[in-house]
Amino acid sequence: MELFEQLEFKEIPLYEGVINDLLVQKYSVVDDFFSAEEILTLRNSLLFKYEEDQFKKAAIGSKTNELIVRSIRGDFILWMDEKAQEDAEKLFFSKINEFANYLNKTCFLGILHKEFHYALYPEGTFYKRHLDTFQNDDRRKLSIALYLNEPNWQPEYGGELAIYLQEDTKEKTIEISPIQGRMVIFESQELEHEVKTANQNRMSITGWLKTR
Ligand SMILES: O=C(O)CCC(=O)C(=O)O
Ligand SMILES: [Fe+2]
Repeated sequence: MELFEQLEFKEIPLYEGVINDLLVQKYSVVDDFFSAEEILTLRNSLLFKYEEDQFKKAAIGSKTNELIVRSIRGDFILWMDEKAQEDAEKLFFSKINEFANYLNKTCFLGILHKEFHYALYPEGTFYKRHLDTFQNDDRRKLSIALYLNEPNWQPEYGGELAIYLQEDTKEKTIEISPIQGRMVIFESQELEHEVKTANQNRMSITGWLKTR
């Protein structure tokens, strides 16, 4: 059985590229993880659910008051349901599961769980510098953000994802523009990051691949 699986293993260059990036720099940026058509399906699903008022103000901890939350993060979120028999959820999770299985097979990452939500940052909002494990969830292994913004996202719209890298004793910041279809994957326990103020509604799917 195991031997069979090994023989049938097929290398996928896209995933190999991500793995290599993660090993070398702890983050990876890919613009073709999902096809243009799939991105449209996901974006339409987000827009539909947002217009139907299904999103809630994101929290940072159960007892934190609203004003403090708003000074840290301004996005609205809706958790995705893998079991929902909707096209968007089906296509999203089938690809993510394939990717997670590949990581488990090739890197022994031990991904057992996942959680993803749609997110919308209204104009003028941001998410201050943080580590994704701050909610005492050390099971978060990889963070993933997939951008579902309008086509032709302009530099003046802001909303960059800033990632802070430790280089020897110095800190280096890289800024990633949230252009439509782009996906960023990074090590949840390692990299502090921040969402810069968006000057236009900023839309995404964000989530985590988790261990145990
Ligand atoms: O949308 C992004 O670029 C990152 C979002 C984020 O850091 C988070 O939800 O924890
Ligand atoms: Fe984050």
